[in-house]
Amino acid sequence: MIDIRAHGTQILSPIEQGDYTESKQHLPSVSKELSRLATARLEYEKPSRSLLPSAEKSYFPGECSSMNSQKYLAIVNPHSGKKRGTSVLEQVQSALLPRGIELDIRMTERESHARQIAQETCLEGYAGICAIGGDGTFHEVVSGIMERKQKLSIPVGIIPGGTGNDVARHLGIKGVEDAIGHMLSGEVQPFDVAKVISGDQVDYCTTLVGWNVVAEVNRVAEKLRRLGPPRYALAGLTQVLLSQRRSAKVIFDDHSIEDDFLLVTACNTSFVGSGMRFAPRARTDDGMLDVVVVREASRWQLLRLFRKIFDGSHIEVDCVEYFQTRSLQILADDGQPLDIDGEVKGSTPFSVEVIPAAIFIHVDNRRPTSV
Ligand SMILES: Nc1ncnc2c1ncn2[C@@H]1O[C@H](COP(=O)(O)OP(=O)(O)OP(=O)(O)O)[C@@H](O)[C@H]1O
Repeated sequence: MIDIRAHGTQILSPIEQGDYTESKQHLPSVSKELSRLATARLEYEKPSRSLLPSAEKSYFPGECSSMNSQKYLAIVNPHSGKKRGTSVLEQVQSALLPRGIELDIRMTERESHARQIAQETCLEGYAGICAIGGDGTFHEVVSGIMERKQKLSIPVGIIPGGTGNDVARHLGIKGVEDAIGHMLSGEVQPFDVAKVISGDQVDYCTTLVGWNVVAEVNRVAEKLRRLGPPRYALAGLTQVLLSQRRSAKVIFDDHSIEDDFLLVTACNTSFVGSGMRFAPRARTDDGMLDVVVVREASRWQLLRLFRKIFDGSHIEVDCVEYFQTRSLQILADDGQPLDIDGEVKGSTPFSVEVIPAAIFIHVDNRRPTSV
């Protein structure tokens, strides 16, 4: 566990000492080192780097690994992104078909259907899964994958067809065309998933698990759904002004804090809530969750924090603590709601733990990024 603020001396670079401005200058070398480590791990785990267009082998040993096919299972949410899922599918199909890549299309018909398809479909003969939709669709696809009996042996391509598309944004996937390019490269990268246990419920998280203010923001944002992505900003602003502290014991890998908190949010991706750079140092291939904690803050501090949330510089605000941990538990009064990947579900007390490299996704790190 790395407590970036409180134990800055453990770490050598200014990133871990909480100097965000200076950390930007050091970021390239740190991310270079991290990506070297990730690549080293990847090369150890996968025998082949290139799948498309000349797939011959499985990436990984495991279930359903006959991979001579150029067929992807496409799980498409026609409802996502103000119902643009179908037109995104057409764009993907017209780019892939001429390159000999066939899509076996499954349109989702209701909530949780993507999860069911990803969990139940036999993947024999598929070269990969292609998730077309927003973060909710990706959450469902990944949850279904995690519920399969055996570890997934094929990669997942992410086509951002939703409204917020925070996972794609985090990965530097700039749009549908760019996502197709990432898939066609055949390159894959590990992607961590977090397992959330609340009572007898098990769920999976790809972006964030939030408690207190963050769950309240989502609850209010859901009511404002027809406003599109600005609903999070609007809900965030109102909750900043109305928020209440709640007492809890927050347990990290190797220490705990018992106090009253405004928010505790564990992030897998750097972006959440339709473009808020809430956990600017988060990576999806480091086996860690980035936890943003606010115990106490004046309304003025909260407003300042809120203004800075979109570029990630809110972590400079005095009241913000930033930790990295593999696991997190929140022990609080029973029944306080959680936000898991943008949905209000689960409740306190709960625990969350990272499953490093739980899946592999199509991301080509050589493509230029613009986030
Ligand atoms: N056929 C369908 N009709 C109605 N809702 C559906 C259907 N298929 C899936 N859904 C639900 O649509 C919800 C929204 O999907 P998704 O999150 O992909 O799009 P979005 O909200 O536009 O994007 P983002 O989450 O990136 O902002 C999901 O929670 C999913 O359960």
